[in-house]
Amino acid sequence: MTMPPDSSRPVTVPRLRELRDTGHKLTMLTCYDAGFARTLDAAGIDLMLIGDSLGMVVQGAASTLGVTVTDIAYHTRCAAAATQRALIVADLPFQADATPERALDAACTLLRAGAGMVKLEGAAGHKLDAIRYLSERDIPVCAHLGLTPQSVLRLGGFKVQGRGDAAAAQLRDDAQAVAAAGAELLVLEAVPSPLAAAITAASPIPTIGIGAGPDCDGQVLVLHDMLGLDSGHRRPRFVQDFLAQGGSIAGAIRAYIEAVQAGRFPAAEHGYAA
Ligand SMILES: Nc1nc2c(c(=O)[nH]1)N[C@@H](CNc1ccc(C(=O)N[C@@H](CCC(=O)O)C(=O)O)cc1)CN2
Ligand SMILES: CC(C)(CO)C(=O)C(=O)O
Repeated sequence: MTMPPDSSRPVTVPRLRELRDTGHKLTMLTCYDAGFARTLDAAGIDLMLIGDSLGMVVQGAASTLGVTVTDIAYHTRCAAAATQRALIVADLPFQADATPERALDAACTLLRAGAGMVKLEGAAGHKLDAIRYLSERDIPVCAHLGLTPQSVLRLGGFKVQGRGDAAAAQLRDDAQAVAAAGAELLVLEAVPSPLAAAITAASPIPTIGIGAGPDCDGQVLVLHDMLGLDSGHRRPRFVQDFLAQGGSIAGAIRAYIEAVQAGRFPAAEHGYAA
């Protein structure tokens, strides 16, 4: 078994750094309901993300921008009802973090729904303020850098970020800034693998990659993607269908966890070149 020896102990925020320091790769998947939460938890997933990707894979929209705090709270409550061990991370949806006060209000709603941490995208000044405001008030924060899907209108699509010296340097600085502001965890999405490796090596907090190469401290995928469902848009190169090899939904989840922990996923072909 590749699960850590204390696999029944609930995953706490301080435990994330301990797990990283012992070389354990953190495993995360998105989750939106109780049925999948029970299966993910039983398989030993470390983190469940109630991601605003639910706007795309559950609600069928073309982006995550229409998702509300009420939506995330609903799915957080559904997933939390069937979760014993995994740490639940809930997304602050588009503009719920526009001011620190709004972010605190939304975060409290999500914590009441069962989350143990909230995630917010970006490192602009007001985002750093929100991270600081929440963490000073004992609300654990996961930052999210690189391709931040809530920036899709400004970016003009879901495009790889951090290419070129200036963009790479900015991303490195942002990673330091979110940790200094109090973030406890950092998701890196769609950035060149060597850049994610460098950011991870310099990061005081664990990194979780999606399209960020094999050298992050952990990995995340959207549940629907790793079960081979058609997401209605072009399949990103970081996606692998684990259902084929896993034989069942529970088997697919176990196959994903084992592949991440053994360093077999992601492979080179799932990453982006500099
Ligand atoms: N279902 C699904 N929906 C999602 C995400 C996911 O994870 N899966 N994650 C968020 C969107 N993120 C991406 C990231 C990358 C791509 C993508 O398609 N990238 C191109 C690269 C584009 C480029 O080269 O610049 C590729 O070929 O991999 C699409 C959505 C929100 N919605
Ligand atoms: C998994 C990830 C990082 C993809 O954008 C996410 O934030 C989500 O699902 O909402």
